[in-house]
Amino acid sequence: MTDSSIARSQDPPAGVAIIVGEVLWDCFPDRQVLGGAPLNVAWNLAGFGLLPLFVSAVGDDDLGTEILRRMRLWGLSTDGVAVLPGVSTGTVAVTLLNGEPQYEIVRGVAYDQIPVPNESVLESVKQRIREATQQGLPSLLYHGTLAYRSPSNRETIHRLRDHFADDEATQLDVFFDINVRKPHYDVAWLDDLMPGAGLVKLNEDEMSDLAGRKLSSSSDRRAAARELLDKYSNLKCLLVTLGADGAECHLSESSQSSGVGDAKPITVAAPEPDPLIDPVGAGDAFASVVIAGHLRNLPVEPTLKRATRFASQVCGLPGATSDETSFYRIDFTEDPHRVPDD
Ligand SMILES: OC[C@H]1O[C@](O)(CO)[C@@H](O)[C@@H]1O
Repeated sequence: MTDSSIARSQDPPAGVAIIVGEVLWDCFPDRQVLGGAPLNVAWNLAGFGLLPLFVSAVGDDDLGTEILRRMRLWGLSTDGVAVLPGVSTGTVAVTLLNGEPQYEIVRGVAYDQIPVPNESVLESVKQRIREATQQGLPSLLYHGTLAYRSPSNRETIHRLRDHFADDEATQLDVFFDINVRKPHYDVAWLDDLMPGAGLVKLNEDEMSDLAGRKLSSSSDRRAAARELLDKYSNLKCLLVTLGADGAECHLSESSQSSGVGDAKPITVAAPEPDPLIDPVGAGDAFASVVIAGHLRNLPVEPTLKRATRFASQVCGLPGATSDETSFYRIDFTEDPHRVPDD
């Protein structure tokens, strides 16, 4: 890292992100890279000049110590990361099969026992959220499904959701990144986690799981999106990633500027990655830019274009993260009404 990742003064003000879940080492045949979707998102947000609270756990081993060291160097707070004695830090063996990552995810590791951070950490982030709310800036709590595999994390995630999302005095949405990593997933968890979620990111297979039927065309997806938006009263936005075909965003009636319930989804293309090293972390990259735009109240379409563009750039990294600050220089200050070119 070559310079500070603390918020740059020209950046528009932003709400607060609380990111909960796994931190681990992605072990490729030739190198180890920091990973875990929530860590990747928190890392990217810090790179964009935001100050997320990352809630996770590492072991008191060399791998855990190195994670904490790297987070501090990057300007990412470790206040929400527990160090658990006698437990191993998370690791994943990553291989590429026809260019697609295959993950062998070790079970029973430190991030399977994430405690709720202590009162003073929770109170100080709540204070920041209140201040953001007073300025009209939304905040957000992000989680996925991998960390949800352990019963104790289920409790932590629900406690954090209740603690932050049920506070009437603050504007905070839950961002649920379904991000299935089979076999560490149970479709029944969707029934636990969809109610209360405001923004949901999912791919086409995950959307079929959620809809309870195979969705094979864009009109199928559109019909399913309307059903889901009707079914879940908190749901404002379904973000569907379509791989090389880009992404689409279905908004609830109240979130659409037109206010017309049956509006078409906003669709954006994905620039072809150049170079293409591996797609590990591309979905996390997309989520990160969407979150940064949301926390800054930026309009949806240009944010989505920035998001697919950044996801393509991450495909040019080995693994999901970089420690070069220049990699994270996205101009969120460019005229928000000007849609960036594809
Ligand atoms: O979180 C599970 C896995 O998914 C990734 O985040 C990529 O999206 C990897 O870094 C990690 O091994």
